[in-house]
Amino acid sequence: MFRCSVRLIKGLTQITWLQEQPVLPNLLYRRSVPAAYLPSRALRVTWPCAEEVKDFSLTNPSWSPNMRNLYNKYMELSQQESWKRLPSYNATATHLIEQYPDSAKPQVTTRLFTRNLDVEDLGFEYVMFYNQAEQRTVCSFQAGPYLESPIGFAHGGAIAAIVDTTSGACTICTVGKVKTANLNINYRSPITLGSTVEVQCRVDKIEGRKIFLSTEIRSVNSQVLHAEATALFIQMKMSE
Ligand SMILES: CCCCCCCCCCCC(=O)SCCNC(=O)CCNC(=O)[C@H](O)C(C)(C)COP(=O)(O)OP(=O)(O)OC[C@H]1O[C@@H](n2cnc3c(N)ncnc32)[C@H](O)[C@@H]1OP(=O)(O)O
Repeated sequence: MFRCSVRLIKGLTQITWLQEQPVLPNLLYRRSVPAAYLPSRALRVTWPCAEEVKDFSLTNPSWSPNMRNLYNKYMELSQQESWKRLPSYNATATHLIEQYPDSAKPQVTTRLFTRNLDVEDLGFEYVMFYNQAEQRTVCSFQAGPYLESPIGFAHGGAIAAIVDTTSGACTICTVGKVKTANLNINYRSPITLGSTVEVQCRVDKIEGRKIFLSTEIRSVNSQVLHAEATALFIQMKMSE
């Protein structure tokens, strides 16, 4: 009961931070919910209780020392600079939970692709931090063994997913709701399964509803460039 209360309070604190961000109201305060966000009737219906609303971007025992070091580094920067850790839930709807009155809460059965495993360590382990002043996001990413493609190395699609997620989060924090229109990736050096890499993403320019970003994935000592990418996101119209 005590643990449940602590988690709930932590979760609410983080949601409160999200609500304070001037760029997020478009995402968080929508009154009507697009049908695409709601689960199919055919799916099993559950609503997470406080115990189940887990923030996946907090440290867990599967994190490598490099993963922890990056986490600690940006948590420290969060004390002094404009970096903020982004809470991460396993469903998009859970990120939007606060906007609903209790009676209208959607029943969440869908899963965010990069958070679709319940077991720690096997898939995507990551934590993202956003710097509002610089419009950039950094993601510490540990590629688990279920992301394999070449033996011992991460799948290119998994790498694309983490680029999309990091640049998507950066764009959402900057302008609100968006969709990916274009993603270009050059894979420069394979990512060993189990290793931790740093994904650095920044907004390059904004032209109307078009947001252009660039991303680099590097080893934690910055010496190895694993991938570089550019992305175009389109801001959703107010009616969407
Ligand atoms: C804290 C959070 C944690 C949670 C963090 C989690 C973050 C995850 C983020 C993941 C996001 C996704 O994966 S989204 C899923 C993958 N993406 C999709 O499924 C999108 C599918 N495509 C679409 O729905 C649509 O094509 C849109 C929305 C992209 C654009 O449609 P639209 O809104 O009608 O806009 P449209 O008029 O066509 O285009 C607007 C302008 O953009 C240009 N434009 C449009 N598409 C392109 C394109 N591919 N390449 C170049 N330019 C383009 C047009 O020429 C136009 O320029 P001009 O004439 O104005 O100059």
